Amino acid sequence: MTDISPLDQARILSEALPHMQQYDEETIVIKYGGHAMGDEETARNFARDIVLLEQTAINPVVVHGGGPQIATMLKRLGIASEFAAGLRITDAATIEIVEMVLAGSVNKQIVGYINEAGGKAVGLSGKDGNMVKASKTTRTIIDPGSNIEKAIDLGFVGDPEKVDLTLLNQLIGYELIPVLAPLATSKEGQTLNVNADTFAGAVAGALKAKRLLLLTDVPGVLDKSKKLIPQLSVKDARKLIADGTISGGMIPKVETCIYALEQGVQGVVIIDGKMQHAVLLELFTNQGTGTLIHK
Ligand SMILES: Nc1ncnc2c1ncn2[C@@H]1O[C@H](COP(=O)(O)OP(=O)(O)O)[C@@H](O)[C@H]1O
Ligand SMILES: CC(=O)N[C@@H](CCC(=O)OP(=O)(O)O)C(=O)O
Repeated sequence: MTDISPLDQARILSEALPHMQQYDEETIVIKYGGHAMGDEETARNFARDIVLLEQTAINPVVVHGGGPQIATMLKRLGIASEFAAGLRITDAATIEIVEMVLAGSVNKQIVGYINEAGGKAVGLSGKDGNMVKASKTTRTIIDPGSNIEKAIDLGFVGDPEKVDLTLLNQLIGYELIPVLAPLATSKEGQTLNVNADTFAGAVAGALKAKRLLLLTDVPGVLDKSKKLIPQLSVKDARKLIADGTISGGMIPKVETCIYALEQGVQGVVIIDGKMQHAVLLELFTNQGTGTLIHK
């Protein structure tokens, strides 16, 4: 534990009061990226932070990723995997592994840590209770050879179309902590792999969450000289995507933030999930640590 005095501990708790009051009975969606799931200590601290939110009358909803964990399992099984437009090309063999890793091992590990910390987590995917319906993702890329735009087939990859809140509202109402793996069902009943940021944005938007926190492995959005941008308007974010400053996995993250703001989520931030107690620092102190995206 810490070596701060009991009086300082009491002061710290007291200083958190206005923050706790601000979020009283509000829903906060926390996206826990696969890269943010660092060592065991950080993961346990993350779980404690989530339980602390629940304890202070906040409704946390965790959406997790697991890209690196999927990659490890696919490699072990000798299945090659490629990305296009930041999304995993997901064939029939791959979707089986994606579901096994996301809804299986990763989901249950997070549930385990939260429950160990005294919470009551319920691990689900977007397939449960018909929570998230998605349509197959269509994307185009510019073919480098011919410079002609062509459609790419991503296989079993989806974009959320509809979020049914029945199950989530029940869980939240009973002070259970939903932990969601980013899988959805298509109209035809197929399982679709959804980018976890996109999934978190859809859930946060449907819940009209007060905050959406995206936990990743960098301090936030970085500028060209790799310096943290503490606040970023939607307009400037779009510029940084267009000029290539924001690339790769940061694109769906920032697009998710823009979507969530449009859906009425009041505050969206990208923070470093590897930092100890990143969630508490962001919500219960005056020291915002990452990038706040605003209208
Ligand atoms: N402007 C930028 N600022 C910060 N990170 C960026 C930027 N552009 C690209 N990135 C990349 O985006 C990555 C985060 O996305 P991703 O790897 O998908 O994370 P996660 O697994 O948490 O979803 C960073 O590690 C970094 O390599
Ligand atoms: C379609 C697609 O790309 N799905 C992602 C789902 C997991 C994810 O998004 O995990 P992170 O948040 O850790 O990146 C994948 O298969 O890797």
